[in-house]
Amino acid sequence: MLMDFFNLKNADVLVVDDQLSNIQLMNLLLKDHYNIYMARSGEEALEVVEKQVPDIILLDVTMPGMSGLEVCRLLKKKPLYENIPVIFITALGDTDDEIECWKAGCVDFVRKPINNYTLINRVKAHLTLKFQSDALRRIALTDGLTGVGNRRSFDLQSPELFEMCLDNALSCAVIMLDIDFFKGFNDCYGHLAGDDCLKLVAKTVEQQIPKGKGQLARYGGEEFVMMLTGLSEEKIEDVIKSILKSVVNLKVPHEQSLCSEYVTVTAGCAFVGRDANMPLEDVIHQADGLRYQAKQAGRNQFASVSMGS
Ligand SMILES: Nc1nc2c(ncn2[C@@H]2O[C@H](COP(=O)(O)OP(=O)(O)OP(=O)(O)O)[C@@H](O)[C@H]2O)c(=O)[nH]1
Repeated sequence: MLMDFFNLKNADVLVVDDQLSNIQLMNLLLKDHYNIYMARSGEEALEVVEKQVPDIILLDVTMPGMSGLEVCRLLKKKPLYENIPVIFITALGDTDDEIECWKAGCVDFVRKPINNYTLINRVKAHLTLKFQSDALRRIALTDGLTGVGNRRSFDLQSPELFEMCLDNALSCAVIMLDIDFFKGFNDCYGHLAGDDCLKLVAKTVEQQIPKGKGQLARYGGEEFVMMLTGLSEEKIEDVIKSILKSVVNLKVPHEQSLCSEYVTVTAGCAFVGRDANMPLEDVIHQADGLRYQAKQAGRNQFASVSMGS
């Protein structure tokens, strides 16, 4: 039942072992159920993971060069990979070896020589758990109405992203925006039409964000926020201009608006240069204040400031 619900057939399983015969056996047992990727060393395993993040890794402990324990420890340190379950496939059996495996961050073991039935069922059980926790994480971080990130996702991810920018001398910007005269829109067209408008605006704004440079989140009500990273101040202004333009171009009628016949948005942007050093709260506060300035200046526009070099 759960197998069908989560469609485990699409799961990507990485099998890592220096012995070809072990890889062949695991491939034979699992290939009809999942997509199998293979690696013959720890180094090769890391290369495969970088190209195609697997849903689970079956990892030999003892290999020449980088051991399975080292591979597992490295993966668990990286946010992108820390949630990949690792099952050690091992002939080692004493208590200290087992403790080292748990400490490295594995979720389970399968002993060599491999019991076929145990391998198949352990993989199925851990894939099901992985898919369930992925689904829960997605739900917990997604805004139910618009499908973009929710406030929790921004609050959780932005400090990490901001720190990464400061550490790597990358520029970033926080942009706050909201829909103009949205109370009037609801009053005029009804709450359900308001919901549709929020969905449409969120989708349109999201489409203007350059790929891999940031994510949109609903900050609350009709307010949205995004943190864009690694873009010049000029490029960020281009993105904001295209957001304003694309929303107007939706041509959603808004009789109650005092600034346009259509739905519009207003934005505030705080740009943080590569050598800047200030708390994220200050940056968010600046972006929010600038949004109010842009509102005062007539709406359907943005105001921005540069907070560092
Ligand atoms: N339809 C709908 N309306 C919402 C939702 N969340 C918040 N709102 C409405 O958004 C409106 C926000 O109103 P205000 O904060 O006064 O802002 P505004 O009317 O856009 O005024 P300005 O921001 O000054 O242009 C309120 O009427 C809320 O009820 C939602 O999920 N769906």
